[in-house]
Parts: sequence; C-alpha cells; structure tokens
Amino acid sequence: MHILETRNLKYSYNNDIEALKGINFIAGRKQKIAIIGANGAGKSTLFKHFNGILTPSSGEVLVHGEPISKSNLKEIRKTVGIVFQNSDDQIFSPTVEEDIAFGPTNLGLDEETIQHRVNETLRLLSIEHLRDRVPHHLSGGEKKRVAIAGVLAMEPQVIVLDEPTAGLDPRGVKDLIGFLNELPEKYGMTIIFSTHSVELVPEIADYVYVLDKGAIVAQGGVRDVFGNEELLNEIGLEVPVFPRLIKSLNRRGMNIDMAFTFDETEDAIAREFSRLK
Ligand SMILES: Nc1ncnc2c1ncn2[C@@H]1O[C@H](COP(=O)(O)OP(=O)(O)OP(=O)(O)O)[C@@H](O)[C@H]1O
Repeated sequence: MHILETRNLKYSYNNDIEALKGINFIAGRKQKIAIIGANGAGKSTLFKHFNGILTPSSGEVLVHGEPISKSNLKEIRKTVGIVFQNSDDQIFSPTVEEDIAFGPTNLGLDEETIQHRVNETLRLLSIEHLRDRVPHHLSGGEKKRVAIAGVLAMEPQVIVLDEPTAGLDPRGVKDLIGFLNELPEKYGMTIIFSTHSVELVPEIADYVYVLDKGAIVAQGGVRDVFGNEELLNEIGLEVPVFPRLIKSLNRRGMNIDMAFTFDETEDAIAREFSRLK
C-alpha cells in the first residue's frame, strides 16, 4: 500500500478554472519526490489536496489506502504535514518557541514531549538563537525555517514543502538540502517538494513528476525526466546546468559521463581528465 496516492484527481476553482485535470500520483515510504512545473501548473493546488485542505471535484486522495474524509481528517493531518509557500500563512504565535509548540500541543502530547520536540527541531533547523523572537519580525529565510520546524515538530510521516528554498540564502539552501536528505533515513519520512529551481531537484529527489496546465506530462527518475530536454523547454522548464554543460562539452569532443549533482559532475569531469592525461 502506498503512503499517499491520488487517483484521477480533478479540481476546478469556482467550478470554472480547471486547475487539476486527472492526476495519478503515488508516494512510497522514504521517497523523495520533486514536483516541477511552470507558474500556474497546479503544484500548490495538488499539495492542498494531500491533507484535505481542498476536496477533489472528482477522483480520490488516499492516505495509507484510506480516502480522506471528514472523519479521518485529524489523523490525516498528523500523517501529512505541509509547509506552505508563504510562511506568513503558517506562523502566528507570539514567539518562535510557542509557534513550533503549537502543532504538538494540538496533538495532545504531554509537556515533556512537546519541549523535547521543540528543542530537537530548533536544533535541526539551526534556529536555537531565534527561540524567543517574534516570528513576524523575522527575515523571510528565518520565517521559512520556523515554518518547517513547526511542521516537523508534529513528526509527520510525509512532509510536503511548497517551494522550500524560496527566500533562502545560498547557505540556507545548502543546509536545507543536507537536512531534507537526512529525513527519510533518520526518521523514515517521505518528502514531497515543489521547486522552480531545477538545480535543486537532483540534489534531493529520487523521483520527479512534471506538471503542465494541471496534468502530469512526464515522470520518472532524475535521469529520465531531465533526459527529455525538448519537452521541458516546451513547457517553460530547463535542464539543470551540469547535464547541459556536460552535453555541450561532449559535443566538442570530450567524453564525460552524464551527471546531475555537483558531486557526480565533479567526479565525471575528473575521470575524463585523468583519461586524457
Ligand atoms: N484561489 C484560487 N482561485 C481561483 N483560481 C486559482 C486559485 N488558486 C490557484 N488558481 C489557479 O489554478 C491554477 C493552478 O495554480 P497553482 O497555484 O496550483 O499553480 P502552481 O503550479 O503552484 O504555480 P506557482 O509555481 O506559480 O506557485 C492557476 O491557473 C491559478 O491561477
């Protein structure tokens, strides 16, 4: 059984704008899934179905094989946590500490467990120094970390992040990549994220869905999806810079193995140079 699945999911806003046109999406345990697509492709709308914020116009959303309904909504929201694109939608308590404690408190956990989770997530996100600050006075990147901490403190099995790197500085992006990559192994979590940064995708994802005008137009591993440059360009997306560079160098007579992440690319180029020596 899949941890999260949608079957022929359709959704129209105000019975008018068809935002999702029959999405079949599957997420397994400990998977790291990227959803990419141009502005307005339907990524956020899809995410809002994952824990019942939106109800499908038709089709189904299943969590652990169970369709989301009013009676299991509370349970579903324990299982699937969403970090929204705009942190201000998520942060509302007087202090960062209280904000992060809000979710675990709502779950009815005891004081000691709540405190433990708050401390743990503050540490994981490297925001211990923000503990007593007023969330609304934080910078965009700081708010983003607090929002992620708040969801993480509920220890969901699936964490969904809409544009998690938006507003983060380069160090923040690097930290986030390292941190997200640890969640499946350390805590058994499944990660689903959307991004406009195609460079981010190979650094985290093991599976990619490509959305265009409310429909899935491609899916597969990083290599498969980014192998189809024509399709990506057609829908306003690009292939990440490393595979593009390798392709271009190979056209000039080099023989570098295809690679997608920084580390893979460094190794592939070093291998070709040692062959040439
Ligand atoms: N509240 C709303 N009311 C009416 N239409 C909406 C609403 N929210 C989104 N839409 C429309 O639904 C479609 C999908 O929007 P959505 O926000 O899901 O796309 P997205 O892929 O997340 O875009 P972006 O990359 O810009 O965040 C768009 O045509 C958008 O205009």
